[in-house]
Amino acid sequence: MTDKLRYSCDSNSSFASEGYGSRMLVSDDSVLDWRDYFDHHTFPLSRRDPSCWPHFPPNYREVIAEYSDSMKALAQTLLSLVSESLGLPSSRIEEAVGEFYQNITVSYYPPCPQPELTLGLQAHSDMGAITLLIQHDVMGLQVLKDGEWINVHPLSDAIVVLLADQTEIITNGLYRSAQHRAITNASKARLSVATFHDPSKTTIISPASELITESSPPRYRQVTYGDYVSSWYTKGPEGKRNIDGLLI
Ligand SMILES: O=C(O)CCC(=O)C(=O)O
Ligand SMILES: [Fe+2]
Repeated sequence: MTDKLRYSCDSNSSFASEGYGSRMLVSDDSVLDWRDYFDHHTFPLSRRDPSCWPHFPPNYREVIAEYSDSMKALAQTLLSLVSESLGLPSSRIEEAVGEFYQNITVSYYPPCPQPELTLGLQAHSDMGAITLLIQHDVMGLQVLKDGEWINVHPLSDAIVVLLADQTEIITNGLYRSAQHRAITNASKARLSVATFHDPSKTTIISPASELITESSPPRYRQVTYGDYVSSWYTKGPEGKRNIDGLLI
């Protein structure tokens, strides 16, 4: 507990801040998630301050820094493949996102005596561009497909790729952000590590002009990413309500 307080998030901040936390939303009437988390700010390097991260196990800070670098490279590769698949220059989506703001969130879901009463994490789509997630061997992640929640079974050495809302906007809906949630488990604790890649708060995101034609008009209004994040934190996740609010 002492160490959790030592590295705790700034509870006065209305945005996700670095360190330990146990709720996703700040307003008092919000539904609470059955989850504790630790958030690391890892990119740009000016935000990376390993002294804010736990000092144990002894190589923890080096492992996080190395993992952050590898996930950034993987996110770049995946976004370039998405660009190419749409006939765009490979750097197109990454350029639209701009310099990555990367956060690594380690989530811990304790066993929940009555799993039917709550969720580990409410249904949402991630706000940024792309999320890379690893989970240990307890099932909990579900994605919504054709109106049904599908279990994403943990596979050792697998990285789950979740496209997020800004990629949906940039691709004008040709790629959709994944709606997902985490359920709880009555007897076992679960761990996951999500690495988010987001635009800066001042970046303006809009559908790529190359994808707009008379027969395929823009489907989303342009948005400043910081405004998108503020609206997400004000309204709460509730599935894809935030991106649906930008639909033309
Ligand atoms: O724990 C998980 O599997 C999901 C985590 C997640 O979706 C998030 O942190 O945004
Ligand atoms: Fe998520």
